[in-house]
Amino acid sequence: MSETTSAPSAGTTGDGARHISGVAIRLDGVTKRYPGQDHPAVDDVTLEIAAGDTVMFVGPSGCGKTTLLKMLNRLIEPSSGRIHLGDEDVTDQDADQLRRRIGYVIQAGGLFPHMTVSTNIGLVPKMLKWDKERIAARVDELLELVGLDPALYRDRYPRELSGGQQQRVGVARALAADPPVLLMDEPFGAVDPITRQRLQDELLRIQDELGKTIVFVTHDFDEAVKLGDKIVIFDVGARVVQYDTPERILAEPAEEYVADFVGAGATLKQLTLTRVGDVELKQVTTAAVGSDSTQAVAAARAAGDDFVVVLDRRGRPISWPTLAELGRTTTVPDTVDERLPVVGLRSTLNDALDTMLAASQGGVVVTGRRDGLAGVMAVETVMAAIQRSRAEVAG
Ligand SMILES: Nc1ncnc2c1ncn2[C@@H]1O[C@H](COP(=O)(O)OP(=O)(O)OP(=O)(O)O)[C@@H](O)[C@H]1O
Repeated sequence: MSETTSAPSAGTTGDGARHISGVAIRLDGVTKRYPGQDHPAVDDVTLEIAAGDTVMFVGPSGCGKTTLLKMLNRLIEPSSGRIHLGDEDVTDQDADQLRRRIGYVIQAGGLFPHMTVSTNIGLVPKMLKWDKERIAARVDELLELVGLDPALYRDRYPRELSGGQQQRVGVARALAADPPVLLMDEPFGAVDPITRQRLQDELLRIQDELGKTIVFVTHDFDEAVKLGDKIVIFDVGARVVQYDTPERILAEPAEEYVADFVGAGATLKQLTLTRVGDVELKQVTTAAVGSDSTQAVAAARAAGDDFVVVLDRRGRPISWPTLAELGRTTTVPDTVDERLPVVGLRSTLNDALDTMLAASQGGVVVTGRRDGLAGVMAVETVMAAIQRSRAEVAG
């Protein structure tokens, strides 16, 4: 049997101990042979994933990533080998039971079109025979968690949602019964780049809060670098070529194969490692919806700001009017600026630049916990930070 492949656990990032609700996953010599195939699709894979880690599966098409993922929740039966969740061997556990402990998110959300958002999200709790009130409360809590207003969305049908919103509901549904493990199979593959970036940011935020164990299949190496505590690079037969942190894979590809896969731009990809939260943000004047406009304008003038960030009743930024625009109102309006460029603290500098370009704006609003305002960042700050990291990479 092959040696156990594992990597040191993610530990904590920055501000102290992280809450972890996930459990470890251990694969022991797991193999899948499809009938009629000469070679196993997954050949004797031994792998350990630490509790609370987000581990990204990447590798060429057909190398067995999806097969391996689906063996974890037994949508595909392994031909041999053992699978453990925490201390428990679940290889022979009833597949339905198992799936209640493992959330599953696929491309385009995989929602049932004839069911409302709340029915979709409540499916597993209903199977678990929760009472109606508990399910309704859980649905609302999850919609909040994934950034959708329950009052607006709970009774809609999937066709009445954008691709990004469907994907959010897909994540909410997977989290419904609070499973310790989340499997994600190219969940953001079908949405446009800016929506994809927002969904990635949301996932990072949710994961900071929940600390699940997440296994995530992607074709996008930048996505793997951004989201992963670890990345597994597979070759044919799901052979583990390298299993390490994004930083180490970029800095020291284990084999020429990995270097090729990561691409010639590896040094530049280091830039995707720099997060918005690593850069000093500018603090600006804020005004609550419904407060006095004249006062807000005066405060901004005194601080030398030429715009004000308007916060809704929960402290979330919704617009950033100039002083001239605000001066034309008496109370601070509650109009949501749909084009407001927003990124999270865990977004990469590349994301921030993309968001500015997409909105044709010279800056972005940055949000932190529960979408509250963390500051703003000007395009000059991003460019300066990119130049600094470029100089560091060049040595
Ligand atoms: N149901 C099946 N029956 C027979 N062969 C299969 C079946 N599903 C997958 N395979 C084969 O198993 C191998 C691994 O497929 P798998 O879908 O796991 O790879 P993958 O790495 O996820 O690919 P992709 O990135 O293209 O989704 C491939 O050679 C594929 O053709």
